[in-house]
Order: sequence, then structure tokens, then C-alpha cells
Amino acid sequence: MSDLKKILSPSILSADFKKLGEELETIDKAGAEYVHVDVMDGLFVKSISFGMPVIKSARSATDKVFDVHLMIEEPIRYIEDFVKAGADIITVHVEACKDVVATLEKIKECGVKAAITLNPPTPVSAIEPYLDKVDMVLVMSVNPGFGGQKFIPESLDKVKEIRSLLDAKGLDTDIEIDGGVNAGNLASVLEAGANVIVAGSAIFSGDVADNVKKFKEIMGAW
Ligand SMILES: O=C(CO)[C@H](O)[C@H](O)COP(=O)(O)O
Ligand SMILES: [Co+2]
Repeated sequence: MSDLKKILSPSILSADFKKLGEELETIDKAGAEYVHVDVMDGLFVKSISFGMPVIKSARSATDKVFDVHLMIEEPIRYIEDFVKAGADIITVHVEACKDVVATLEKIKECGVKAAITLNPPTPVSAIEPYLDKVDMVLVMSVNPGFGGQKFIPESLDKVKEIRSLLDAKGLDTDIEIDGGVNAGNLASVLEAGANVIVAGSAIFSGDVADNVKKFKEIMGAW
């Protein structure tokens, strides 16, 4: 298991938006290191979620790292806007970029971390050319577009494959996993080599602080 820092990134897609500020303070105080922000455009994925205004107002509630997951067509068009709104990491889908290198370079030019992600049907070979250009790789363990879906177990093989590719290249790049992660499958995700954990419905249901602490406890054992 890589000795990379284990990081929890709760996805606010499943938060109670009537009290988003409170929810952010809760996950902040309970020890989450990142806030995962799922931006959906209704084109690349069926759903439309939220954009810059929500990020701007959420930014005032916490200074945790904003881990922005762009599920949008041709994201290069909006990188500057999301950086201005408060993004610290911007993840783009390899399937959504006409020019992946130009998009990743644009993110880095704007002074924030760049990450690439791939959908469950997309092979690892699709992102291999970009591994040395990113600060993080996000492995989708659900088909993007909705929170609360079931974890796709084959994603673990993808995490292992990417981790060994990174090791072979001497890169200690973070691997983030996103979709259907819960306290029950978390250990298998960590064992496969993911070190940044996105969880939405498993965190923002029931007692949020307790859920964060439970995840942190399991992550602390790795
Ligand atoms: O990118 C996403 C969906 O496209 C979400 O980040 C992901 O689904 C997290 O929510 P959950 O933990 O409930 O699956
Ligand atoms: Co996401």
C-alpha cells in the first residue's frame, strides 16, 4: 500500500442544501480534508447540478481544499471561472476534452492542481499518456451523473492497474475513487491503492460527523 496521505473528500452532491454552510462546517470539524464538488452540465451527464455561485458561497464556509469534479463537455471553456470561484483541484473527464493536454495545461496555468478521470467503460490506456501531467487520477466507480449508486467492483482492478503504472513511472500521484464508496467497501478501495476517497450518500445520510469519523477511523488503519 502506498504511504500516500489518506484523504477524505465528502461529495456535497448529497448534502442538505437547506443548510449547506452547516454541513460544510460539520465535515470540516469532523476531519475531512477536501470538499468534493460535483459539477454536471446535463450534456456530458444527464443531470444538471450546480456551478460557480454554489462554489463561491460554499467557499466562505470552509477553507478546506475544494476538489472540483467537472462532468461537463469541453471543460477548458470554464477552467478560469471555476478557479475564480474557489476550486483548488480541477478534475476533467478524458472523454469530455477535445484536447486533453491543453485542458490540463490550462488548469495548471491557473495555479491549481490538475486531475484526470475516466468512466467505468473507459480503459486505463485512455489516460496513460497523461499520467505524468496530473497531480491526481480519479477513478469513477459508478457511471457519473448521480449520487447514491452502487459501487462497481471492477473499478478496484482499474485502481490497481493505475497504481502499478504510476509506480513503474516513479510517480507518487494521488488516486481518488468516486462513486458508491461506503464503510463496507472502503478497506478494499484502500487496499487496491486509492488514497483519496470521495463519498457522498455514505457521509450525508444520518449523523454526518459520525460518518466522517467512521471513515477516518478505517482510513487511519491503513
Ligand atoms: O461524481 C459523482 C457522481 O457522478 C459523485 O461524486 C459520486 O457519486 C459520489 O456520490 P456517492 O458517494 O453517493 O456515490
Ligand atoms: Co464526483
